[in-house]
Amino acid sequence: MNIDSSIREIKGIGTKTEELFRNAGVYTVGDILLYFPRDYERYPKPVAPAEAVADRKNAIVAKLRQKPVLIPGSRLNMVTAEIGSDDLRFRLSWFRSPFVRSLLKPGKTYIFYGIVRQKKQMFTMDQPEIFEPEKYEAVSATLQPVYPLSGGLNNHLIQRTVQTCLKEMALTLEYLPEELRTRNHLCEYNFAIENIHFPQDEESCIAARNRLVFDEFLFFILSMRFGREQSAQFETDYRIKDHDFTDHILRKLPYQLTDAQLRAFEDIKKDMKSGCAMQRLIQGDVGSGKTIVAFLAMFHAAHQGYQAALMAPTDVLARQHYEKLTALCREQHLSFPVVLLTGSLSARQKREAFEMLASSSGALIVGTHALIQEKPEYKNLALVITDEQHRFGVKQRETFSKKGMHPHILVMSATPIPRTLAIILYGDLDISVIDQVPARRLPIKNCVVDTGFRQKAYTFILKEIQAGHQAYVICPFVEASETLEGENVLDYSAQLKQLFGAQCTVGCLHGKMKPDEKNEIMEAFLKNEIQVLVSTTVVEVGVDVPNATVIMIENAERFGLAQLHQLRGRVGRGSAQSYCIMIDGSGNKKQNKRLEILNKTNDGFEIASQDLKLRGPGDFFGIRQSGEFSFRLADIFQDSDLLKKAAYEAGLVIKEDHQLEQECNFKLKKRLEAYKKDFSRQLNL
Ligand SMILES: Nc1ncnc2c1ncn2[C@@H]1O[C@H](COP(=O)(O)OP(=O)(O)OP(=O)(O)O)[C@@H](O)[C@H]1O
Repeated sequence: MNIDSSIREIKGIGTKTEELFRNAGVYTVGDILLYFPRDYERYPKPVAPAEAVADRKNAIVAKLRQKPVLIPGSRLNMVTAEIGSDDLRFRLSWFRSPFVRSLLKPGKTYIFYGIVRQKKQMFTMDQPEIFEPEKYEAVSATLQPVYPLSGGLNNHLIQRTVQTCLKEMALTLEYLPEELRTRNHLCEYNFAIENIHFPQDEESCIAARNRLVFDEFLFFILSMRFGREQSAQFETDYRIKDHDFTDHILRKLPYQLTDAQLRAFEDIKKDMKSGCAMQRLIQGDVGSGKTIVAFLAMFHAAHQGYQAALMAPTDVLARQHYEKLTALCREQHLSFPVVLLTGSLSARQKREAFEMLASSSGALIVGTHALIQEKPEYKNLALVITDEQHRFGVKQRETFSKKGMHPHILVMSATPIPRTLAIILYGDLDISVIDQVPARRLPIKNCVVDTGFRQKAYTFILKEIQAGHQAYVICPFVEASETLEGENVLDYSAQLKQLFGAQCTVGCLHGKMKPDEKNEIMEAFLKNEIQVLVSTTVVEVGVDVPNATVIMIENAERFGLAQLHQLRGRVGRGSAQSYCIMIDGSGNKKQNKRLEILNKTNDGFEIASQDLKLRGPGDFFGIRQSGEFSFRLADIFQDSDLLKKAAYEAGLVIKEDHQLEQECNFKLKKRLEAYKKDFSRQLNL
């Protein structure tokens, strides 16, 4: 077995489990080794059934009363067992795990670990982990990995699989040159992989994480620098002369652009007339007004007969941009063709879109990565704008270069990063910063409260709705989970519907819905046909409904502060006073302190740096600040020192061995290629 072997070769993995892993993007042994825990936990001291606390994870030590039974006819092959006493009954259930029947012996004492729920007179635990007391003692002495779970995978299964791989594979995976590794005080790769999954102690865990974070940064920077070499400073035929067409648009807008917006637009115009392909990043905090700058750039190109495309990370956002552009053209009597291309269009709609792209001069094009993934032919595509997600931009530039096209490229980002880091991470782009928010915006009023405040919050939301406004309610999960504590969109929206009755319409939105359904809900929210939208973080990036004035975030403690800042940025986008209610479901003082940071400032950069100061050395993983770069482990804020080191080393490697051809860099080169491939796969490219 080696890292390229299929996971089917791992002992104990059959077709069904293989399918579960595949759904989570795990195909090979290498993939499973890189399927890192999202956190660690220490198992708590076991308690007797009478001391269990409902709605929390408990380790309960108890004698099994009878032999477990398989519930006949249950679709999920449910096995149940009982512990406790006649006065205090606990029912334990396992799904799809018939083997539990032969595992558990009546009369024997076990420790069951999982979330306890109370249903009337009965306590229940779904899918608890089972331990014999001696085993539990050993396990609770060490840090246990907690893996990200998706569809059907459970923590125990992942742990077992990783353990098998580590045991059966002789790991000889080191690829960093020895000198580089020791110079940066990095542990060996094998040690890192073993200890990131099963740390010997906290120190080893930190050493392992540091090594892997360094590698992530190194590969990111190396692949970007090689990328730049391929696309460096292309001359372009799309030389867009100065003209004043956009001034007419600006005059008819209902607001004036801020100086920062105007400066960014000037930078863009200068680049587009230079004769070299623009490669520029517009960085601006949430709600700073990046979209209109992007639209102006599109009009600037389209007026000269060139096509301009805006590529959004999600279908919902693409549609939102499309609607806005269409409305702007209608209001200002502009006759540019506006084309939408997303994966969710019907075959006929796609065909029509392709025809337009191939034939329409001056078209304004909006889409998702269908714009590069499928086969559209463009007619003089002079400008490509990517909304968020920088890495998307790197790959996309390569795709266009391969087709022999060198359009101007504009990338937009709301991640507030200091300039030194921005230069490393966006090393291949020039940067314009929109560092002002539109005037006449009232600062958002915030509060951090516990779940006891909910009723008041609902009354407040209804009052806002009666005043004609709308509200978001954010929950961390889509549906109820056997293992995760926190609110979920499906149950929550059903409860709110019941509670609010005819007073308003409640809608729900989450990532598991089909694109069409999502679009329908978003459109209804935009038209104020839905007043309360209960949603997961799918609304986090870029959704713009200025009439929404309240955002209530359940289990706010589960989100990174930067993510909360993005979520909060969904309100306060119009002239009305807006409110952000963060419900802290943790009952933990430290969390509360973290959330208080958001109370004090609306400045994204300040928030990120304050969050860091609050983290203690035991916070191995913290909560990721930004998903924009989609690193597995690394966090650009928390790990900025490692980022700088990796940038320095990447610079040296490239300077000394441009093509990575020296023997000491062979393994590194091979690994870099695998990284790039893996990356393309993640992005579906
Ligand atoms: N100069 C301005 N004055 C007043 N309102 C503005 C101005 N510029 C943009 N807006 C409005 O502010 C809202 C937010 O703008 P926009 O959606 O462009 O923000 P953004 O920077 O893209 O934010 P996000 O990062 O959250 O997507 C929009 O409703 C937009 O119409």
